[in-house]
Amino acid sequence: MLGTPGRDPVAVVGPGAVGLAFAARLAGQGHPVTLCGRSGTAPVSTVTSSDGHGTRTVEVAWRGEPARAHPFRWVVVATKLHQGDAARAWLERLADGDTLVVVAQNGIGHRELVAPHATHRHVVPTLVHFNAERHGRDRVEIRQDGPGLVIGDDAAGRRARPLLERTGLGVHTVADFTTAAWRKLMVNAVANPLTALTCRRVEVFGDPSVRDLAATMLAEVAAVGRAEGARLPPEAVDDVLAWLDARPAGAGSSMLADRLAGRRLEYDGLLGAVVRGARGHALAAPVCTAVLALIAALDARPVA
Ligand SMILES: NC(=O)C1=CN([C@@H]2O[C@H](COP(=O)(O)OP(=O)(O)OC[C@H]3O[C@@H](n4cnc5c(N)ncnc54)[C@H](OP(=O)(O)O)[C@@H]3O)[C@@H](O)[C@H]2O)C=CC1
Ligand SMILES: CC(C)(CO)C(=O)C(=O)O
Repeated sequence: MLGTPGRDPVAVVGPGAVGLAFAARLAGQGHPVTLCGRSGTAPVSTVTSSDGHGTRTVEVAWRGEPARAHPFRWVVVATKLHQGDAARAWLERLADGDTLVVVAQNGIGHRELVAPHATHRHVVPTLVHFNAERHGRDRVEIRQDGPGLVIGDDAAGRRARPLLERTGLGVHTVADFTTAAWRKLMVNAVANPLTALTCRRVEVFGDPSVRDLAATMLAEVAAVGRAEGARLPPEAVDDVLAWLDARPAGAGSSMLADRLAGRRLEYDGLLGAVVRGARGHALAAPVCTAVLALIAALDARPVA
């Protein structure tokens, strides 16, 4: 049986921007946190986080090899979607029948990612609405301008809520997680590739032609979302554009950050999922399909 989180140890798989934010906040509340990182990389023993309230450094433990890991009651998975094999290799060792797995990722396939290592009852799909930017390997800057963490109103979500509240990031429970996930996917399937392709921050959506392109893509994404059961009214397109307009100056996207850092791009689980969904429902999504081809080509190998 899962109890209340107390000061239970927590394993964080994927010590990137989001993983470090969880680690910093939970270790700051007295939870022993173990970062589970890529093998062969230097261990991280402290995490320094800054936000609107100041800067704080906490101690964490490090594991670089799944083979040496043991089960934890709480696991937070914060790898990128294309790093699913890595997450599963860790879960094979970190998860047992009692483990609750918080999957803090963009996209819509949170449960599929962790199957078969955690059953439906033990998975908490979590939408991340704060912005985290990693500086070096052990520093993270947290910008909060949204609802924080969004989870579903189910048994696993209710069990995880006390732990997630300890992060101080804000936890919102929604009855209709499918719609919440597709609303977030509308942003990520459009804003992430268009900022990465243009190498411009969200101010790019002020250009009339880019705005038209974004609006067309958003309408295509919304149509697929509706076919998948999300309740997305026609105004959802304008809502997303208005949300982008309201981003603070200089806001970018995780995909733009990855392009600038020369890392792989997280496109397959975002725009790729939309295009696959469109095909599955026999819906036309020509503009999303074209942008997907460009972003996939960009990811394949940039000119040296
Ligand atoms: N950053 C943000 O503000 C937001 C991010 N998200 C979503 O959250 C998720 C995480 O994003 P983000 O934190 O930005 O991504 P990052 O790329 O910063 O972090 C991913 C982490 O996973 C690690 N990793 C890769 N392979 C392995 C492995 N084999 N074992 C263990 N760790 C591994 C990476 O290691 P290494 O450091 O060695 O590369 C990296 O630390 C994504 O789905 C993203 O879309 C959602 C909203 C906002
Ligand atoms: C919402 C947005 C675009 C900003 O953090 C995001 O989720 C990302 O960068 O991936």
